[in-house]
Parts: sequence; structure tokens; C-alpha cells
Amino acid sequence: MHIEVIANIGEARSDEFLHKTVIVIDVLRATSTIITALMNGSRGVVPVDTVIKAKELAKEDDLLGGERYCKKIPGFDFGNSPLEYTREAVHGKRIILTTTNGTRGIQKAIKADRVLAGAIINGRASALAAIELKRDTVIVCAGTQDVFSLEDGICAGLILDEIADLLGEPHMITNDFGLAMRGCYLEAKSHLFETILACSNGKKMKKSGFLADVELCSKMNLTDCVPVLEHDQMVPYGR
Ligand SMILES: O=C(O)[C@H](CS(=O)(=O)O)OP(=O)(O)O
Ligand SMILES: [Mg+2]
Repeated sequence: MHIEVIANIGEARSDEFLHKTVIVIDVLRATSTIITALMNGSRGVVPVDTVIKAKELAKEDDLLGGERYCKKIPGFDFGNSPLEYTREAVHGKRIILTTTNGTRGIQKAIKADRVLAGAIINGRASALAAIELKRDTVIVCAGTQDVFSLEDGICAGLILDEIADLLGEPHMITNDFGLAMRGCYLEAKSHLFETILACSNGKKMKKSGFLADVELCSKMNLTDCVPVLEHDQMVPYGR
């Protein structure tokens, strides 16, 4: 199985995603938030790139979520903290979500055969889903404003490591950046929270009052829920 890892959304070329599975990773925090919302029974998360589109799409019964500069958008129901997306708040609801990087990354991947949302909290399940889909796979690390973010790279390394574990080492073939990210993950796996907290986004989250988000988003394999894009919304894969 071939898995190419791309360092940030700016480096992603959407035409190269045709016929492939794309896993978009935004550990802090968009994909961790989408996974949490679906895990807690949201009936779908619609990822959009702009605030205007989010407001236009939202029907009366929908919830609006997202951030700009890490803060909840005025008039929205939620920000981008996975901790806000509780079962009580989201069960049975459709959510329209717009964030600076992650939802933009998902939009950029729409030409893919399948688009999955990966994070540390669903790393092994994302690996399993990608294997089941039997396509060449691209892992897009969302990054921040088109610059690489280490927490996304570490998560890519986790998914590669799980794929190697599930398929056998010789069957996991990745690019040089993927090899480097797997190395980073193996070095950091025993102290993921501390490593992610030391990253620039980890420090930014702590400064903005979201230390608990970093803690949650650093927990490995918390859930089997893997969001997959169907039409315009993300729903749990395989259900
Ligand atoms: O809310 C977040 O965690 C970030 C904000 S920022 O772009 O890193 O300032 O957005 P995300 O799209 O989840 O990376
Ligand atoms: Mg991010």
C-alpha cells in the first residue's frame, strides 16, 4: 500500500487526489472536533471554508460551529473545542463547521475517491479504514496557514505505523516525508501530550485557555469513529 504524506494544505494539489483515499489531519483541532461530534451522535458535520458559506448553509435546525483566531465566531453555537461537542449538545443534529485550516483542507480534498478525517484520537481506526478502502492513500497534514504543524506530522506517523503493523512492514510504502514523520511519532509516542504541548500550536492553545483540548487531542486511539465525506457532509465511516 502506497501512502504519500503531504506537509500542509498549501502543498496539496487537488488533481493528484483523483481515485485515491485522502486522510486529512488537523489534530489541533478541526478533525479532532469533527470526530468527537460524530462520536457523540451528530448526524453529520458539513465542513466549509468561509463564515459566509457556513451561515448560508445553516438551516433552522442546524448548529453552527467554528473559529477564527481560535475564538468562537460571533453568533455561532460552538467554537472549535472538541469538548464543547457533547452528546447533550449535538446528538441528532447537523453541524456546519468552519475553521482556519482543517475544514479548508477537507474542501481541498473533495476530488478524492474518499475523504477521511484523521487525528490522534482515531489513528488506528483511520489506518484500518484506509486499508479497507484499498486505494493509494494520501495523508494531508493540514498545518497552520499553509505552514507545517508538528502535531499533524506526528499523527501521520501514527497512522503509518498502524498501517505497517496491520499489513506487515514491507507492505507499507511511504515517501521520505512520511518516513520522517513515522520517526517523529516513534520518538514521541511515550510522551505525546508533552510533545504536542511544546509545539507552536500546543503553546498557542494553552495561552488561549485550551490546555484541556491539547490533553484530549493527544490521546491515542480513543475511538473507532472515522468521519468520511459523503456528498457535502462528514458521517461515520462504515455505518
Ligand atoms: O481552532 C483551532 O484549533 C485552529 C486555529 S489556528 O488556525 O491554528 O489559529 O484552527 P484549525 O482549523 O483547527 O487548525
Ligand atoms: Mg490546526
